[in-house]
Amino acid sequence: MTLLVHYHEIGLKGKNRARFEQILLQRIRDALAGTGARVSRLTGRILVREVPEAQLEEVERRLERVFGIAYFAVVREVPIDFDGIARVGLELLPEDTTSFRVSAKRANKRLPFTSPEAERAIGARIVRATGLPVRLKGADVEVHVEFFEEVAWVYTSRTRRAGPGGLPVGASGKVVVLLSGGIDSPVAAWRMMKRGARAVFVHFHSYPHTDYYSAVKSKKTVEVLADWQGESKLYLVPLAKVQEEIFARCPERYRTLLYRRFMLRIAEAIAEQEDAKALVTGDALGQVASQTLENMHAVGRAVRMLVLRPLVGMDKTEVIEAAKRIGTYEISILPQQDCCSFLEPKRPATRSTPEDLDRAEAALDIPALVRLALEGAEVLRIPPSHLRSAADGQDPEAPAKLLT
Ligand SMILES: Nc1ncnc2c1ncn2[C@@H]1O[C@H](COP(=O)(O)OP(=O)(O)OP(=O)(O)O)[C@@H](O)[C@H]1O
Repeated sequence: MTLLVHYHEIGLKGKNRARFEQILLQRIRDALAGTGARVSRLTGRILVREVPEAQLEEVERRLERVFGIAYFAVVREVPIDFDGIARVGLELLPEDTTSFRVSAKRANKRLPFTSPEAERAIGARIVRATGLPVRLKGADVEVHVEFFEEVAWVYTSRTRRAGPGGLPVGASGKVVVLLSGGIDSPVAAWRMMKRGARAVFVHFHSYPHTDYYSAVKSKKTVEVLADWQGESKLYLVPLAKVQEEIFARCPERYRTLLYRRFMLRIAEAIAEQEDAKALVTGDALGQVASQTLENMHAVGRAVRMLVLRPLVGMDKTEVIEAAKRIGTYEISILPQQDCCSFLEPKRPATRSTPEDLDRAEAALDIPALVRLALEGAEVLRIPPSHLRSAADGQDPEAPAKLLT
């Protein structure tokens, strides 16, 4: 079977466009690895050929998760001949069709007819055979005909499926995402991935002060996100020592904010190693005490790198909806002991300044603590689900084993 993949070309010009197409082609090839499908580029489209029928559902499931794809459909290849095209259109029309229209596009502009002429000629043949009414606006079924060099591709609106849109992962460089195990940060990661950024994940745990389950959850979350961006890297970083020092040497009310500052600093060091250009968090304005404008600013000043907060203007209900669509919600709501709950201050500061936090952490050897955390980090490479069982040397339960 053959599928025709469409992407939005708006805003893609010159060199950018060729790069976008190349990255998208590669992302589709990676996503369809092992299905037997062959992927090639046409003018303004991507063609997926030789999809075994038994694999169609799986191929469609994977294409729905490739950023950059606007929509796709199983198509029938027909020689350029109106009678033949109309016959295929008829075969493809579902039995319960109440009205239809033909929509034609020509990639080959040398054809001896215009798109409206083709639409009328094919439409008239379908009307003659079925008696169905044509509705140019609000048709029950649209018969799409796309003319290429020697052939036409035919499909209907009923079998067209939406892709996630956006830009293919890799088109916008790399970011480091601070992944907490909560609902928000996976959604923040997904939004960055949708804009073409490859996400490298960092999770902080307080083991042995809390259990290791938050790390297991973060791994399970990355497994879901790997289906959207391909193989993903997850750093599991111990924060316990940093927290002990903050507990012993810093004022209680700033504790959570100082934990956050260290998370950003450690993530920044990882970003430098990874050649990532920004840090991403799941902060939303006003959600918890640490997420006031003042506190976000005071925490963010600990690093020089750009800190992006793609959810900052979203409501919790919108984030929950998004998490459900992405597939991370069910994992995020599993109970866990968050590292920030370790010795949480009774009355946390809601309006701190960068100077308050600088003073609060003055007694700490910051570079040494960052180094120590980095030395204790474990790095996991998490393939998408279809490659997981075949992954070399991967033990999917590795973090779970650490629990025992
Ligand atoms: N243990 C952690 N490991 C990595 N990042 C973290 C951790 N805890 C918090 N963060 C980062 O800080 C952000 C704010 O965390 P916080 O727990 O205050 O808010 P939240 O709204 O509950 O976010 P989330 O739902 O992502 O946990 C998170 O979205 C995440 O980016």
